[in-house]
Amino acid sequence: MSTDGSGDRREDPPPPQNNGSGAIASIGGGNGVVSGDSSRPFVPSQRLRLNPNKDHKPDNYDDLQLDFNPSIFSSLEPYLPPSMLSVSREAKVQFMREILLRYLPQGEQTRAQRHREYRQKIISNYQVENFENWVNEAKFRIMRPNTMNKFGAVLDDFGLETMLDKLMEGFIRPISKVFFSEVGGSTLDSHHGFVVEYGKDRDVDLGFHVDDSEVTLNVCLGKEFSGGELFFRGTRCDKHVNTGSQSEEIFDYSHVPGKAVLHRGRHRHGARATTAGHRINLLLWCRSSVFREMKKYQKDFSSWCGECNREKNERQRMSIAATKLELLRREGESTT
Ligand SMILES: O=C(O)CCC(=O)C(=O)O
Ligand SMILES: [Fe+2]
Repeated sequence: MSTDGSGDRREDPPPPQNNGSGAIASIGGGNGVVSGDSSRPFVPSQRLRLNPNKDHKPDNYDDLQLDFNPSIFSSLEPYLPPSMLSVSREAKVQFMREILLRYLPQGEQTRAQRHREYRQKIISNYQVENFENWVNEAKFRIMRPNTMNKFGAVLDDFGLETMLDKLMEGFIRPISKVFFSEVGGSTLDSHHGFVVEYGKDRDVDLGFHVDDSEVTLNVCLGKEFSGGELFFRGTRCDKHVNTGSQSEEIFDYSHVPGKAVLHRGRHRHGARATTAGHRINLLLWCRSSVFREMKKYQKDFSSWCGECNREKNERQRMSIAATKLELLRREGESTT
């Protein structure tokens, strides 16, 4: 894992391995917490109450472009000192932000501050309809969605973060709870949303990789194109990311405009060349902090890693074979 100056967290590709399907890369994107002016000294009076005011009905902060999740502000509000409960929403936000910022490490505060200025610059400058033209004309250096795509844009940086968060909470999490609970599908709590573009003067294909997500939504927005098929080659944990694929893990999917695929982030995949036309896809990488934390203490991922599962079955097969052999040996002994 490495961090470049932009604060975009990426996983370095693992070393190449000849596994028939090519070495796998792992692509990551950043959607860290963005914060504001953290240089202001801490004022001791900026304290929250120990016990919340249970009768207080907090404001809703969903419509604001905030550097922390809006629900954090609603949850924190009943803990405000009594004099703060009746002030304007903006004043409450400012007060709570300053408290929240104290909990960010210094490096994160600087990174977050830069990211906030970056987003502000986009919001106040973006005028032309064609995104890539605008980037060229304005000579604006934008952060690309991940290390492998040279085109495309991070939607969270363009004011869509709250909307995409709602999409994840209201739509992707309920589905993932049913289909992907073993990889944290029911506890998805953050996302990285972006578009990717392929075709003439855009990216051509996308190499074999795993996403920096627990669950990925991939929606084909259009337009007309040939090629661009996704190829899937089995789900793997970190340790087994470069192992070969079993024949039953080989699965190809052709994008259809208006249709979407939902897959585990650790499901190894890539996109074939878009040979004609222009393809645009919307990606929402959904993450679960709970799943990531728990993963640190686990070694066996046989519930979702194809190779862990194969190894576990193999161990069971060997153990049954050894038991059978032992029983036969004992039977032989007792009859002689
Ligand atoms: O081009 C596609 O449809 C796949 C994109 C993808 O896998 C990714 O951005 O993680
Ligand atoms: Fe991907």
